[in-house]
Amino acid sequence: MTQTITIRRPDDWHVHLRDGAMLEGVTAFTARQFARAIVMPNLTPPVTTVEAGEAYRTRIMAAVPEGIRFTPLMTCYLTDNIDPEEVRRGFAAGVFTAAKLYPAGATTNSDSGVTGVANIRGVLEVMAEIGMVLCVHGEVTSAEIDIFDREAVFIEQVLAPLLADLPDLKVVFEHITTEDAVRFVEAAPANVAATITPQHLHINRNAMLVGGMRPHAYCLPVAKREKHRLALRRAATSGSAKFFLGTDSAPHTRAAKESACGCAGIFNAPYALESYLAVFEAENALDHFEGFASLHGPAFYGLPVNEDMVTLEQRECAIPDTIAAGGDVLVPFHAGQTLGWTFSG
Ligand SMILES: NC(=O)N[C@@H](CC(=O)O)C(=O)O
Ligand SMILES: [Zn+2]
Ligand SMILES: [Zn+2]
Repeated sequence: MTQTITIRRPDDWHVHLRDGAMLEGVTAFTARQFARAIVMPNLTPPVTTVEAGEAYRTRIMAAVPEGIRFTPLMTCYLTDNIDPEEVRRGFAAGVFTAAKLYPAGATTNSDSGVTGVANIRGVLEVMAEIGMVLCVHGEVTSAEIDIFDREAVFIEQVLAPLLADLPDLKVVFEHITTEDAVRFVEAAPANVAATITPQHLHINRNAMLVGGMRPHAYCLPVAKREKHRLALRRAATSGSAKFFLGTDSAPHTRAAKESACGCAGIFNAPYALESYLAVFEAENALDHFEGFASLHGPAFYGLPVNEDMVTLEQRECAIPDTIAAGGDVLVPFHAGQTLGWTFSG
């Protein structure tokens, strides 16, 4: 008998679906495994108005294959001069589920991001008042800070002071990559949580740099030392409701990745659950998989859990070298490898 695991259908609390042909090419992968997803607003131009959020949601829905139920949860990209009332209106109208803080220059399409949190104090105050979640790309951007230290320094210089100033603000510290972030979130009150990607559970920085430069292991925040990966694995599989699934699937074409200045982002949507489950199995924590994948996220966001179930079978899953999407070629996470579980729907 094949071993199976059945859990409530998961949600992805951080994903990049892009736009245009890429959106049409990648949305089905996320919609196949997840009921809902927090969709990142870092398009060009970014999603900064209720109207743009609604229009983007419509384009996403048009890219969902017939017969599949999928709900995109939209986010508003915060800029230095965002109007707090626009964010309030978008939340009240059910268009925006969360707002996103990109420190200017921190990552892909973050040029219009925030240059100092003091500039968005007004909107953050409104968000704390209405109970709207702030999603945070937690890295400082100053040239003098080493890229491997940027998350830890962000905690000290930005996140801790922000939460001291607005203790009721609901914050998701996204795609955490360090033991420092794990500790910070564990010690924080219940209004602070974190998402963890599959790649940061599987790889450390060696994967990027040993035996050649491997652009498909490059994403932001960059993978750190092994001790950080181990801390992330402990956090994700601990059963703590403060940690939940957010793939940060971030497709860039193979050409854009394999370049003299390669883009940051790992495309992990097609086998996301298989990838996470490998970690829970290796950590002997299969009983905590459903919490991480399907329960903790809705609880934090104050949303109902999904009613339907999904099953994964303990059967080899061969990950292809490439995946065609939007008229382009993408290299998925785990390309060419075999995982031990297969999503069967
Ligand atoms: N994670 C990444 O490496 N890239 C993301 C941006 C982000 O989430 O920081 C992207 O949009 O490509
Ligand atoms: Zn990010
Ligand atoms: Zn992201």
